[in-house]
Amino acid sequence: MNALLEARNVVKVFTTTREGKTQKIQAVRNVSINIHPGEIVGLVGESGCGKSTISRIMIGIEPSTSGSVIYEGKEVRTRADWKALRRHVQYVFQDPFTALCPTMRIGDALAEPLIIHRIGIPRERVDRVAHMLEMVGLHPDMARRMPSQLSGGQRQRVNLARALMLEPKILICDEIVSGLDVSVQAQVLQLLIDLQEKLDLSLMFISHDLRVVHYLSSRVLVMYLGEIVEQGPTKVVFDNPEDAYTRSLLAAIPDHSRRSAANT
Ligand SMILES: Nc1ncnc2c1ncn2[C@@H]1O[C@H](COP(=O)(O)OP(=O)(O)OP(=O)(O)O)[C@@H](O)[C@H]1O
Repeated sequence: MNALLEARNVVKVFTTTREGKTQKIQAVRNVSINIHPGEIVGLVGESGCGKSTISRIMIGIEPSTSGSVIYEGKEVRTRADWKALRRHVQYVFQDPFTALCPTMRIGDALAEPLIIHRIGIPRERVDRVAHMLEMVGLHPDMARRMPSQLSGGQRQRVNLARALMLEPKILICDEIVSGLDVSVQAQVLQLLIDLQEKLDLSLMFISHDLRVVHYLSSRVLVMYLGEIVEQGPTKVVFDNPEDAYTRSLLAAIPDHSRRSAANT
């Protein structure tokens, strides 16, 4: 099956200057990632390994140093290409508390992508906002509230609804449950699974938490120091990790190491 979205041989070097000294940081080293229609891909690795950078490059928020991004078989190059891609590939940010504008009502925040892309008339936008709120398990009256009146879980549901307003084909979810309580995390993950099935979405789910990735993803990519060190079907990678770094990540999960020890 052809990939819907692909990063091919992507390299990213950040150049920083501190106290007059220039430093180069190799954040992403020759990374290739494919996302196929309707699949959930998990991208795992410790903080600072380059997960956010590669995903930001894949939607054009961050330029790459070299390499390419391919959407539906065509290399994304021009400004118009990136604009078209951003309609179909949406990014859900890590922090539900800062992702929403604090002075904007929820309904206006949800309608904003439709206004930017000149979709629908005001009445239709109001209806679509109500529909999307229901889709993510919130009451349509929520549209009148301000972000400060919502819990973390409700805000993350609103962020998901906002990302879905333009009917994207792919959602890139960057650590979207890490700031939430464990019970709320489970609800948001279940919502994500329901939405993925209902809307036939492809998901790239980025997390440092292997348990979450195991629960959600059919395929997993393990990233370490800017490189993909292992990838494969989630069950295969979890049951039989080949890379030493993957093994050390898995050993850090208490239940997993007990299970592995019992199997040996
Ligand atoms: N704008 C930037 N300027 C300089 N260095 C950066 C910049 N953004 C990221 N980096 C560096 O690039 C490396 C990869 O960062 P990145 O945020 O992609 O990692 P991550 O795996 O997503 O981590 P986290 O889970 O903490 O967000 C890190 O060393 C980081 O400090």
